[in-house]
Amino acid sequence: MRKWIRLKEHMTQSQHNTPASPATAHGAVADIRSGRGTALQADPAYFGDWAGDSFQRDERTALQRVEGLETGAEREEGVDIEYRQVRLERVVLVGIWGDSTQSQAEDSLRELAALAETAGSEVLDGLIQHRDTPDPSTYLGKGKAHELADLVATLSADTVIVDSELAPSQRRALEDVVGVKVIDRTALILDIFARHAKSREGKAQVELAQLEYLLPRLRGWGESMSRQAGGRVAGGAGIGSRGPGETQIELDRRRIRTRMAKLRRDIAKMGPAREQQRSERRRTGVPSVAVVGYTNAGKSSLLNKLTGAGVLVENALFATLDPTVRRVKTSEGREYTMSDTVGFVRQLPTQLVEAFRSTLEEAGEADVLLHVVDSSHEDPVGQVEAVHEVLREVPGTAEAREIIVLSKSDLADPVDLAALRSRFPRSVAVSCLTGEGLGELRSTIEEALPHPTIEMTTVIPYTDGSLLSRIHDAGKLLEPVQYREEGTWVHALVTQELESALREATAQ
Ligand SMILES: Nc1nc2c(ncn2[C@@H]2O[C@H](COP(=O)(O)OP(=O)(O)OP(=O)(O)O)[C@@H](O)[C@H]2O)c(=O)[nH]1
Ligand SMILES: [Mg+2]
Repeated sequence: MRKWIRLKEHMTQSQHNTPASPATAHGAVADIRSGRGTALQADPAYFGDWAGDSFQRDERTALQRVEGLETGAEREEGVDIEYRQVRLERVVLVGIWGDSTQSQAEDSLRELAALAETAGSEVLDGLIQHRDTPDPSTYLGKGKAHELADLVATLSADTVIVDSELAPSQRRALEDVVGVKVIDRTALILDIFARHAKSREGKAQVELAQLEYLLPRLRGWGESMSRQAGGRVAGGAGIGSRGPGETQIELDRRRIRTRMAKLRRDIAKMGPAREQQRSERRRTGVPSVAVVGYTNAGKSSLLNKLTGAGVLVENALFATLDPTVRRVKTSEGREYTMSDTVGFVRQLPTQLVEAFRSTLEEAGEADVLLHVVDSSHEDPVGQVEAVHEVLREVPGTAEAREIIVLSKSDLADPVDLAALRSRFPRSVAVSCLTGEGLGELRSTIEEALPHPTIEMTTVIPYTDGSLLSRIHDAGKLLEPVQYREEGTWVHALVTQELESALREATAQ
């Protein structure tokens, strides 16, 4: 008989949270509509401030820190009644391993553990089973599902998280066997996104993705209900497998569709504002740098270091969901923008890929892609490939120049780091902690930015003073300016946009 493979590493410290999966369809709809994530996220372990202010962190964790809850001794001030509903989530992870190698499957499960921790769960154990295809009925084979049930009981776990997307019927069947709530990787990621989205657009996009995920799953709850009505005793059924009757489901479904249509309309309305900002940047010819990379690679830390922006840095996956754009100056005083983006992960739920396409489009417009790779990670090359795979889908990214940033060099093994540097020739190793490599990175970015190349001599009327500051920001003076009667005389290298603006201004 095939044996389980157990992950050797200890995978987590304990965290607290609310139930990650709704007990009924009703509850789920209410949760999503109230904008409440269904699992808590907290990062009490990280308090470093070297990467810049992390002012959002307090905000994000304000209602979530529950240290001392077990003893009741050290409850924080300001903790309100909501905490009474907080339940410690103790999870067991399971995955199956078919055509991949065992170590890939283990990595995937470790990543799932990190995701579960980010959602605030305590990971008790992780198991992978070798089988070619998932069992159509219970995902795991029947025997293994029963073994899992025993393990869950022994550990007093209250949730099983499966490392792939389950069909609604598989989820229910597995729940029936293990006797606790079962959620899949997709639901987990959606949950984290729901917690972390901050902007109105981000929230709307996540809600839309959650409803899209939920819609086909309402039927599952309904069927389970009729099964029970058909004489089965509810005894062994899991929490999530009961639900409202068919009529209620129809109502819910209609409500969800109406809500989704409204969200789509809202999102469509938000698009133009962003598009306008973007075309404004294009018009003024300010070059742009987009920071991309796998989740938790250190993107926000780097942005903070390079620009002094107070972007949330957290040892959690998907800490950043909303793009942040900052203005930076080169050593010569030319201006460019730098934007943070949402991190990537393998098997990103399709609903979310669609939802975040607009966010990624920001990366598609960039002149330079700063691709951050955690050089201390076990499989940095695999992460680079996963990011490239997603970027290939985003129009425009192929034209941008890419700089691979090997981050967290203070943690990496020097031998691994050297191997990575030779594997990725255009790469710079940096540490936000020690500051190593940041200077080199700055000059690499400056070299990669488009340079002003058009030489121009002109006199700018005093009424067009803003053009002069644009020359300072985006061009390069070749001689000191001269103040003449008709205006300011300049001899400079300028960009194409600037050249046409100057021609227009000086034509009249
Ligand atoms: N030791 C060390 N830790 C770092 C360094 N850079 C980032 N970190 C840590 O790595 C974790 C993730 O950093 P973030 O900057 O939030 O990563 P991110 O890529 O923006 O993550 P998401 O927004 O979640 O996708 C945090 O705990 C940081 O403190 C570094 O150079 N050295
Ligand atoms: Mg971030």
